[in-house]
Amino acid sequence: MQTIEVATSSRTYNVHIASGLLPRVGEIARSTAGGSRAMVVSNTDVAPLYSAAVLESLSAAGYKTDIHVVESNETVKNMSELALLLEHCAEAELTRDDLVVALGGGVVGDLAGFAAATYMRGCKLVQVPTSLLAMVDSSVGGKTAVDLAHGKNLAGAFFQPRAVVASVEALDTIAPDLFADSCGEVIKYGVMSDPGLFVSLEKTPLTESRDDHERLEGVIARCVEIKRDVVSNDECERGLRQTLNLGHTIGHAVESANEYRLGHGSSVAAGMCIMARACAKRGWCDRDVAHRIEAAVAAHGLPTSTDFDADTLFRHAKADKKRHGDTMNIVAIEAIGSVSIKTLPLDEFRTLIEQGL
Ligand SMILES: NC(=O)c1ccc[n+]([C@@H]2O[C@H](COP(=O)([O-])OP(=O)(O)OC[C@H]3O[C@@H](n4cnc5c(N)ncnc54)[C@H](O)[C@@H]3O)[C@@H](O)[C@H]2O)c1
Ligand SMILES: O=C(O)C(=O)C[C@@H](O)[C@H](O)[C@H](O)COP(=O)(O)O
Ligand SMILES: [Zn+2]
Repeated sequence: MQTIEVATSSRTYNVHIASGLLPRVGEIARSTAGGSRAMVVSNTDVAPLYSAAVLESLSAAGYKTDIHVVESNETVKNMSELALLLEHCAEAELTRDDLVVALGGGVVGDLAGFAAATYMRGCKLVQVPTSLLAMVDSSVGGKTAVDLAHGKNLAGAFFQPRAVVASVEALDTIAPDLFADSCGEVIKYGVMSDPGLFVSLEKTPLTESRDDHERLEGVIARCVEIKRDVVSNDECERGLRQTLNLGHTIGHAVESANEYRLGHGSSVAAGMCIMARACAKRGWCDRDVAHRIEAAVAAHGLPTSTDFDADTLFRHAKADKKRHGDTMNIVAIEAIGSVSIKTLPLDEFRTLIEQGL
């Protein structure tokens, strides 16, 4: 088992990565979070597969358990679903000492995390990620959110979990297209800060070796280490943390323009390629860098662009949280493994999108 400590200004916790960890969720929750009641939040895909093992382990660790199951798509990340979940927590008589256990992909993690952040102004949260994206990214670092009609993740909180339990064998039941979608964020980590990781993905796409649990465990651990190094320096995204948003300003625009029918990882992959082409055109990185990113994205079966035009993407991207008044902070690509934050006036940001398409 790999255990990675994440020390942020608000909380320190461990991310456990190994196969066969689901029966240990109760014991890990008991030793890190305490409490007497646990609300497991899951979805209609994941609950039938894994909730029994998790509920059993929580009961064995002395918790009175309940489960809240949502539909399995991005549209449940909304205020009404949040309200239903909060009411269920109250109905189950959870107190501040008790815990919400997010069992699922990033959608469940973000929704359950925001519920834990707001229930009684904050109870306890344990993340049990079951998608690759959730293991490498969303379960770590404390961003929780729901979407608003105006855009992605527009209501949320920074709220760190007490523990993250990534049980790698759970990835075996993911459909091929959903596994590929998650790889968008893994490629992001390589482009952002790890040329070695990027080269390994170029050589053998993760989609071609998904049965290799040893490789998966190593890749998950490496991504978590990269995220740990960022969020331990900048928990609330004042500066450095913006780099984790590589590909996201345009990616979120692609995602919401598609009404969330295109997955988050695929949208981020397209956003990263658009940004890479724009950066190459402006001379901020070599053309070869953009070509390598496009090739790695395509090799994972992910889109390198979108059919939406610059005006449509710009309209959606204006809701980004890296906007400050009439400027937008963007994550520019300088080389494989190196990015920087640049501030652009909004009209120049629109031109940049056009250059990248
Ligand atoms: N908080 C953060 O830092 C952060 C980081 C990245 C992404 N996100 C958010 O995460 C979400 C995307 O997460 P995602 O890609 O995990 O999507 P998801 O949660 O929708 O999961 C993808 C699909 O896989 C299914 N699934 C998950 N685990 C499974 C398993 N083990 N077996 C079978 N099916 C399984 C789900 O039911 C779903 O249909 C987006 O809302 C994105 O905004 C948040
Ligand atoms: O943890 C972060 O910081 C990230 O930006 C990780 C992203 O992969 C993730 O999609 C995040 O939810 C995006 O955040 P947002 O602030 O752009 O909504
Ligand atoms: Zn993301």
